[in-house]
Amino acid sequence: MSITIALPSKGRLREQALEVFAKAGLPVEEPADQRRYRARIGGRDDIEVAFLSASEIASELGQGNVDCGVTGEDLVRETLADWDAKVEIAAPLGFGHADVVVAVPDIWLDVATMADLDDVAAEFRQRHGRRLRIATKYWRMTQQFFSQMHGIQVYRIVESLGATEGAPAAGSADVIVDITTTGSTLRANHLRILDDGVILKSQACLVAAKRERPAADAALLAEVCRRVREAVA
Ligand SMILES: Nc1ncnc2c1ncn2[C@@H]1O[C@H](COP(=O)(O)OP(=O)(O)OP(=O)(O)O)[C@@H](O)[C@H]1O
Ligand SMILES: O=P(O)(O)OC[C@H]1O[C@H](OP(=O)(O)OP(=O)(O)O)[C@H](O)[C@@H]1O
Repeated sequence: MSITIALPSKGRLREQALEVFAKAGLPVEEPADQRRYRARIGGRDDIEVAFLSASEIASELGQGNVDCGVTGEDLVRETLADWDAKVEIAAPLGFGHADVVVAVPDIWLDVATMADLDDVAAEFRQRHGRRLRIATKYWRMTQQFFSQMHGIQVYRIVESLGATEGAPAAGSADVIVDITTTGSTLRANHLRILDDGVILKSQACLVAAKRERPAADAALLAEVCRRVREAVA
């Protein structure tokens, strides 16, 4: 019996995930070379650790290729269609806080809410000869928030894989959906979050794959989840 835990391969998410696992009595024996992407938990030959990128962790969990992992809730909701049928959030970990938000140019003085943005979107084609463009890498969450929650149907998503906040000034989009932590990138790009424009308050979570597994592995996974939960309580 054995289970695989996926941890972020770089940055603060990696460091803080390792701290939580150590505190949970599951110390990861870090490889001498950080570019080695496999590790073990000290004293345990039944748990394997795989270091992956945060977004890859979400997709590997969704496919059931790893048993549990640490990644941002934003990435779970964005990467996986029907995410809660495939994975379970076993524990919010209290770090990696980031809000997924709708932000508009500061100079749109009369646009404070999603309802205002709906009005803008409805008139946009008449005024500008094209649909309102939203720059984002969160197209799934954007569609859910705009279309399903706010009934806004007339817009176009412009996929952005980086420097999303620069898109309105560059003229490639009108508004954005992106993550923010301190707000400084939004401010630097003269963007403002709508009053009801917070789509998700995300943080790093321990996420478990929902899939059939031998009883011993299920018990082991439950133990890991319990220990991590206790460590962050
Ligand atoms: N200020 C922040 N900026 C970016 N990500 C943050 C921030 N705070 C928390 N996070 C979390 O980290 C995640 C991004 O991590 P990372 O950049 O390692 O992911 P990745 O997209 O898998 O990596 P890569 O960009 O190398 O493909 C975010 O989706 C979010 O959950
Ligand atoms: O509100 P702030 O504190 O300014 O943080 C927000 C910024 O941080 C992230 O970028 P980062 O360069 O960290 O990662 P990314 O390349 O994955 O977008 C995010 O995409 C924002 O651009």
